[in-house]
Amino acid sequence: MRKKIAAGNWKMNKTFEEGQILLSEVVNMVKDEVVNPNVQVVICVPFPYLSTFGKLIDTPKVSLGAQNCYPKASGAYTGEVSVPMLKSVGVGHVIIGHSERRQYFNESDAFLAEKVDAILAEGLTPIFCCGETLEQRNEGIHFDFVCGQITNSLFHLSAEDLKKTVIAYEPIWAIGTGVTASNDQAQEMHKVLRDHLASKYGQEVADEISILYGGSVNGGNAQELFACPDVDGGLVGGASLKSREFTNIAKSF
Ligand SMILES: O=C(CO)COP(=O)(O)O
Repeated sequence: MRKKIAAGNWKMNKTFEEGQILLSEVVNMVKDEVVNPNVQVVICVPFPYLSTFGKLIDTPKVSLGAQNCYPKASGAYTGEVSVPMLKSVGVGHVIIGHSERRQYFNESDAFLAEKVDAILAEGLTPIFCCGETLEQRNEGIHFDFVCGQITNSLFHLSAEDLKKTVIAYEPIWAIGTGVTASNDQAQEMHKVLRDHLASKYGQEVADEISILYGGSVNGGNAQELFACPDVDGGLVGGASLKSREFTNIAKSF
């Protein structure tokens, strides 16, 4: 059975001290309260906090996540952070291809394919983000566009490696806007993506891939979204900055 995942993406928020408090609260709530045992909670914090914050996590229910990586293992790449570095401080999951990185840092599908390889080579789990703009949806090219992102960045993988990859569908128009995709819109896209994976890897492999939804997920809508058959959890931005709300989301399966 594929894993259910509640992942928080703090983005560029919280000071070190604020983050320590937030993470400790989430870890304690997840340990103390009833969270479905098939749910993996992932907290993706800013790079400078990873090393220290990893030590605050004392339960396998919570995994430490990074928000980006560079695909080379080491070398003269000033300002970048490699996957072996992330692994050495206890990171388990790495977000790549977030629309903010594609938009502000011009990250291409080909570059993201390199990042996926680098993450898998170290035995970490990539959370590969994809999603369309509102214009693309209005033009009716959203399915083709998002399937294309997956083809370009993931279809070089072996079935074994694909099974270790998590996909996060994040429609750009729903990120940080308060406008969530409807349950039907989320389910429809997730099914299209799973069918796309099945067309290359077969249904059995496609059925093992966790596909998360991201875009204005909150404590009020998570349960309905996660009840959709092809929605395996959420990648949560704003609501992951509040411990009570994020834990409630993790309990919405
Ligand atoms: O981009 C997101 C998570 O990666 C979603 O952000 P919001 O939950 O703030 O809409």
